Parts: sequence; C-alpha cells; structure tokens
Amino acid sequence: MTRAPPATRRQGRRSGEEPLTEHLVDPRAPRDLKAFVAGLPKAELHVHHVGSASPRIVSELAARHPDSKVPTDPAALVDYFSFTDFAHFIEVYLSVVDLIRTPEDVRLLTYEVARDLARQQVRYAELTITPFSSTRRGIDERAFMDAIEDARKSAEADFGTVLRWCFDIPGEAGLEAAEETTRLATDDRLRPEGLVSFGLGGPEVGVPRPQFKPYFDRAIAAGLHSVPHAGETTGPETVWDALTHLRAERIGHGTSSAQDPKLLAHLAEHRIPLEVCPTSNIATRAVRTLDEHPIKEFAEAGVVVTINSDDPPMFGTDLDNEYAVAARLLDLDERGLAELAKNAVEASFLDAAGKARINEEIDTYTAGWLDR
Ligand SMILES: O=C(O)c1cccc(C(=O)CC[C@H]2O[C@@H](n3cnc4c(=O)[nH]cnc43)[C@H](O)[C@@H]2O)c1
Ligand SMILES: [Zn+2]
Repeated sequence: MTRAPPATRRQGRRSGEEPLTEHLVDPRAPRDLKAFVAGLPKAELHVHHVGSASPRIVSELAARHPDSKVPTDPAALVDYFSFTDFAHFIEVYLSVVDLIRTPEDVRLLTYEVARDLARQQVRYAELTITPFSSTRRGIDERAFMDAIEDARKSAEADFGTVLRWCFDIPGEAGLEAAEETTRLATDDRLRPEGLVSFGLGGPEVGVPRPQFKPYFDRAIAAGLHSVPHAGETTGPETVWDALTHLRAERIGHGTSSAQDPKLLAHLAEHRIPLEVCPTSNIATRAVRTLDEHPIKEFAEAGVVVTINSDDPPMFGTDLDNEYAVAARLLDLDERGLAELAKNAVEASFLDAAGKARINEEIDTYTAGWLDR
C-alpha cells in the first residue's frame, strides 16, 4: 500500500478541516507513473534562465563564439556538465553565461526554454534570471528587457505556457550586483511586465544573507515577492536569515532545514514552501545520494514541498524526471503526484483565476487517467 505523506497533500486546506484521507494505491496492476507525469499539467517555480539552455542551444552559441571553452559538441557537453563541487558548478555556469552576448541570444534562449517547458506540460513557470550578469557583460539593459518580454509573449501565444520572471542577485558579486539588480527590478522605466519576484543566487558560503536586506526591502516595497536561495550549501541558519532578514515567502532549496526541527516546524506552521530540486543537490554535491535527500523529512514534517529542476540540462534532468524522483523517494501514487503539482500551483505568484484553471486541469487529467 502506498501512501502520500501528509505534506505532499494539497496544502490549501484551511485549518480545522478534516485531514485528507491517505492516498492508497489501487490494487490493480501497477501503472506507469512516468507516463502519468509526462501528461500531468505542472507549474515550475525554481528554474534558471541560462541554466536551462538546452545542449543544442549551448552548442549553437558555443559555435558562434570560438573563443569560448564550452564544447560545441552536445555529446562533449555531458562531460563538461559534470561537477566536482558547487564552486565548479558556478564556474561552468558562468562559462555558459559568457555565451549569451546579444539581445537575440537572450530572445532565442528564452523562447527555446519555454518550448522545452511546454513539452513537459508546464503551464506556468517562474524563470530565474540574473540581469546583472548580462548587463555587466555588455548587453544593453533596455534591449535585454525587450528580448525577454518578446520571448515571453511569443511563448504564451505559441505554446500556451505562461512565464513570469524572478530577478536574482548573484550574491558572490556583492553589493554592486545587489544595487544593479534592485535598480533593474524597481525602475518603472525598465522593470519588465512579467517580473513577479526577487531572489538571491550563487554560492552561499562566505555570502551572508543579512547584507542584502536593504535591497530586498526595496524590491518588496516595489511589489515583488522574496524568494532567495538558502540552505543549499550552508546550514539552517542561512534559511533563518532568509526568513528574518529577507522576508522570504518561499525558500530556494532549503535543503539543510532538515537539520533543525524548529525550522521545519516554522516552515510547516507558516506554510513557507521549499523549492526542492533533488537532482541539482546531487549534481552540485550538496547532497551525497538521492536516498539521503531530506525531501521525505520535509514531507513528514508537514512542510509544503514543490518539485523543481533548477538547471535541467546541466544536471542531466528535466522536470518530469524530478517528479519521478519525488514519486520514488516519497512513495507516491498518481494522486500524490497530482497533489505535488498542486503544491507548486498554490505556492506560485500566479493570479487566483490562473491557479484555479491549472488546478482544474490537474484534477481533470488525473481523474481521466485513473478511470481509463
Ligand atoms: O555574473 C557575474 O559576473 C558573477 C560574478 C560572481 C558570481 C556570480 C555568480 O555566482 C552567478 C551564479 C548564478 O548561478 C545561478 N544559479 C543557478 N543554479 C543555482 C543554484 O542551484 N544555486 C545557486 N545559484 C544558482 C544564480 O541564479 C546566479 O545567476 C556571477
Ligand atoms: Zn537555483
């Protein structure tokens, strides 16, 4: 018998409601959960713009820029995208950032990322973009914003996938990057229509969160939601800092939260979702093996778990695979997977009508699958 642990049930229950009955696997023949996931409407909340460049796009851009050390052969990229530690991941990540040199590169990348998301039935995604990394490399800021907005509108029209932006500060680049990112995110003459949230990425070691409080205060005052990375490569104190100093509404990764029962209880009580990216944590060596990943502790503590792919081509994964990983680690059936998908919809910054639309699609799809 397979049960969906409490936290993977839809978290939208008002307090005092009867708890949902346990999801029991139908005694009929085991179903192909991967096929179910492939057709399941989904939302993705933690996925990076440059980190989502497909091998085809990366190799095409590398061929345009022979001075780059990034391989032009997609097969050679697989080895290039294997990391010895988190610092090595960032080094490789920045070598791909260096390939994005023109507004057309930005537009092509963004539109193709949306195509890949749509292929996985992603109806809505909040794509994390680091504008500082592109403007400091010479891309005009107005042209950058126009490129991502043009791709966003084209993708919605062509694929039906709704994209929104999270602008993040590359923390290791310091307060200069914080100031520039905040300016780009809050200047009404520049901020793109699709911008909904404000984040903090890059290495956490040696990059204390409290220093970024003034910048998050300005972003929140401008109506943006706070979604910093924390607890990915450092301890639970970084997650506490993100909550108390940066007023985080969601936490990117939050992996080390499992080391602090009080933090788990706080996240569960206040329904602060974790943007869990299982394979990312293995690829960057933040977690040793999937079986050691704390996602089950999160679920059993009642924390809102959302499933995400982070930098899928770099980690040799995609969102569908991350759902399959979650199904194995959380011992889920189709209903449990549908509830995970709804967790992401509920934790998103999409408007109520949009959430209702995707949730209804998830329910209709799941009912149809189970009744087939
Ligand atoms: O752009 C620069 O000039 C620059 C200078 C110093 C440091 C940096 C960065 O650290 C950029 C990091 C970059 O990585 C993105 N990212 C993607 N996946 C993850 C992740 O799992 N954890 C943390 N950061 C991640 C992040 O959005 C930054 O843009 C840049
Ligand atoms: Zn990330």
